[in-house]
Amino acid sequence: MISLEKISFGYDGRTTLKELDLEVPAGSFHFLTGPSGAGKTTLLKLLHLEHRPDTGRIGLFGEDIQPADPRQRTRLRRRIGVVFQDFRLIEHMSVSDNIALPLRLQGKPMATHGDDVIELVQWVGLTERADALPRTLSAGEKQRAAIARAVITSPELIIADEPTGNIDAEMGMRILRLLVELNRLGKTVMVATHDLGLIRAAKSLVSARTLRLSEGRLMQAASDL
Ligand SMILES: Nc1ncnc2c1ncn2[C@@H]1O[C@H](COP(=O)(O)OP(=O)(O)OP(=O)(O)O)[C@@H](O)[C@H]1O
Repeated sequence: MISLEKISFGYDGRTTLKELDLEVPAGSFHFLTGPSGAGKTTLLKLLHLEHRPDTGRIGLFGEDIQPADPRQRTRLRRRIGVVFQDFRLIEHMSVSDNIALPLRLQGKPMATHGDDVIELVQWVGLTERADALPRTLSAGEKQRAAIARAVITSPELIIADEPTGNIDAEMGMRILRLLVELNRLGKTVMVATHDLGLIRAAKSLVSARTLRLSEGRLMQAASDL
């Protein structure tokens, strides 16, 4: 599903990621941990094809990424559901329209007010806020809307950066169960988090691998996490 070979990347001449190698099989569940500033978000952005590596090779969905081909990038990104820390909700669209947007981009406008959207809005506890604009939402509500939007099309790969960072423990477990359920349906899931409680809770539900990013390098996290 994901294959990184000797990926290096840095901002402004500083090296953030150093010659990373990673194989993520289809249908797996991975957590990514590591100290603040270690490069977790940077790595997820590389996987979402938002950054080009300085050196190395990225394979995604069995395709070699061609940095010079924007059409390939757009096509492959449509197969990924992402939740980034800045949420990236469209400000002039309601919560439910934001959540339904990926369906529209897939050419399914009729589905945007269908049962799937209503059910997912309910699952993330936003039924009362379905018609609200993003700027009127709390950070946790924005995060839940972003999660719902990331999974509405049931994408093959789900990438989430601190998806439970702004929400309470009970809602965090709900989101975790949603990701586990999608993984059971065969989706590949990669979650960056500082929340060791979330990782421990996940391990009773799913066979997840935990990677730790530190000083630009990736390693397997201690098994007693
Ligand atoms: N756009 C940017 N321009 C310059 N430096 C950046 C940029 N984005 C991130 N960095 C730097 O790259 C390093 C890695 O940042 P990144 O956000 O990937 O870390 P992180 O592990 O996700 O951190 P956190 O856990 O705090 O979210 C940090 O030193 C950060 O300051």
